[in-house]
Amino acid sequence: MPFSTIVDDLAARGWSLQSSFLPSDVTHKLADECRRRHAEGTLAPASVGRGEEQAVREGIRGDHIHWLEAGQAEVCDAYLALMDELRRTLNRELFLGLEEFECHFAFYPPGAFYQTHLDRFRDDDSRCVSAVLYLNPDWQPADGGELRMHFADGSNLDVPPLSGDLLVFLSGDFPHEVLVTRTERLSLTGWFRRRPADVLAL
Ligand SMILES: O=C(O)CCC(=O)C(=O)O
Ligand SMILES: [Fe+2]
Repeated sequence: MPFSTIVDDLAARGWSLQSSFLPSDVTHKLADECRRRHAEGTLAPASVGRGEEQAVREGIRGDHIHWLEAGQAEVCDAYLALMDELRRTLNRELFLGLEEFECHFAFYPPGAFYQTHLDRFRDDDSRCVSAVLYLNPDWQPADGGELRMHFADGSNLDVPPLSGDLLVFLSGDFPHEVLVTRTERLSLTGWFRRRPADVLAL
């Protein structure tokens, strides 16, 4: 596993893109699981904000999501175990004090997008590192749906949502957006948190 490149990139510039982080048999199984949940009607429109301000706003984001929990599917459990290994590596090498990883499948139907945002809520800085795994084996440039990262110097980077690629970045440092997708766009989006969610709910 190329964890050492992720560690080095995060330390040097705050983000890392790993192409072919996972082999295609694994990403196919994850994509199948996402499509299965979509077909079952398990995916729900994603909301923005948290607590009383939480609301579904299709003008801001148009994806449908479903959270991963242990025991739902073998391939999901394997991904959660891998991300836990990454969490422990980041703590050991960069002293980040990450306590948990949460992630959800995201399904963007054609026409969907997610406007520029930071992965940190105004009143909650527990999300520390974002990790997005893409699940689109046949993606073509005409399909759109790239993730656009905005850097402090005004430059941008467009990341294609190509199957098996993993993008990791410091959640509070990079405004980013999902450009309009013209085909179905699947991903697995997650966050390493400093404090567990249930502590915040108290
Ligand atoms: O799917 C992506 O490329 C990023 C999604 C995202 O920014 C989010 O869910 O917060
Ligand atoms: Fe985001």
